[in-house]
Amino acid sequence: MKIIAARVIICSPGRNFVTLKIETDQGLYGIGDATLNGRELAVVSMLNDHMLPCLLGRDASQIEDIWQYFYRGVYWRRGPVNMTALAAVDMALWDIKAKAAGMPLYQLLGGRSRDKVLVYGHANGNDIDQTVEAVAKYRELGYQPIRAQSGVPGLASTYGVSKDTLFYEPADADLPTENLWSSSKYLNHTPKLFAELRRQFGDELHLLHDVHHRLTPIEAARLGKALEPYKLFWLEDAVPAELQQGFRLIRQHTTTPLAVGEVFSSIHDCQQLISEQLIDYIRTTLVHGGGITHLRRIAALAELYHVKTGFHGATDLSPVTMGAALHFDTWVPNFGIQEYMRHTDATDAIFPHDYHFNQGFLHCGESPGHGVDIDEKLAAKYPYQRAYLPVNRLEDGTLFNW
Ligand SMILES: O=C(O)[C@@H](O)[C@@H](O)[C@H](O)[C@H](O)CO
Ligand SMILES: [Mg+2]
Repeated sequence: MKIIAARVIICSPGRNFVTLKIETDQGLYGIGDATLNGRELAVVSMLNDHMLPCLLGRDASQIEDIWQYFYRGVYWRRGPVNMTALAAVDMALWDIKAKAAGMPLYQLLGGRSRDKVLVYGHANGNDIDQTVEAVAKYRELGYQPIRAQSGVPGLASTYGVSKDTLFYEPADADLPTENLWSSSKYLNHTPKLFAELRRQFGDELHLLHDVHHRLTPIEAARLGKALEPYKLFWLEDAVPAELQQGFRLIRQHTTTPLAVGEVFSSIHDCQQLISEQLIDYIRTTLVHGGGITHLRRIAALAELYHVKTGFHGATDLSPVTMGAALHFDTWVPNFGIQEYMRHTDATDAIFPHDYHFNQGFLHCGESPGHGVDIDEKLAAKYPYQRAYLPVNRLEDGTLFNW
């Protein structure tokens, strides 16, 4: 089955998405997500200028060989731009293979391991009371585990607090917005938020929290310890994770479960975190981690060390990633949880899909492939719009982690 065409489709129904469509001489086509938030056009160029010319004419069924061709063959291995472009090719090829087999993708991966995929939603507010209200609202919507973020007194804006309660979109401006940060204010405030959430909602509700890479290891250890009475499902991205052994220090001090990995692009970014059992959940998802072919390896390594998956699922992961990830989640033996932030109606219309949400769970569909398509005519009505993620400064002006 020969690849006869491959093209990149860029659209912006409120936020940018980059999508790859690969066509074969058998009339089958596959769709892959290539969205890298705030750096979209770098991936477009990687695909158009460098990868697609080498893809045309290849046998679409040789997924592994094509993956190796672009991983080893490029010489410059890894990195988010490279691995996102490779992920798009990989996802589209798995879509084609599953369509050719007449099977939903999870069947091709090894079949169903579970009936439905547990997801968590995002509740956020400017202060503790608003976050409590938002958690109550998410419970009404049927979510079971809920991530809770709140504004920090004395800081005008911070990560995870949006204007809209259903659709959180951090890439909010034509040039990066600037936020302010104080670790000491945050560290004093956050345990109060979770104390109040437990007081209001009791012990059964699963609560998650994202630190967004803002602490040092010893500060993360302090936070993990302070949050132990509130029994979090996980504490996410407590520190920037380039220094994998830095997690030893956090781990040594706290039993709060740790999740990390949404910015990782390969197994080498998490090899030590996993094999030393320094984390509990690995968050790298298909689009930024080289696709299904590579995520299978990460998940298999993680399984050996009791680490579960907890795929990233913010709005910048397009419905294509969400659809493919749900097939992966339905199969993968060491599944933990899936993040789920709703896409807007405009996005859902451009990407028709057969997955659906029901009472706290997502269900992948049964149609052949990963079940997500793109309406190219509709996509063309929403041209690319430059948008950046924010940057973050300390109160004295020092540039910090966003
Ligand atoms: O856990 C998450 O969902 C976040 O950390 C994301 O919102 C992240 O900030 C964006 O995906 C960045 O593109
Ligand atoms: Mg996160």
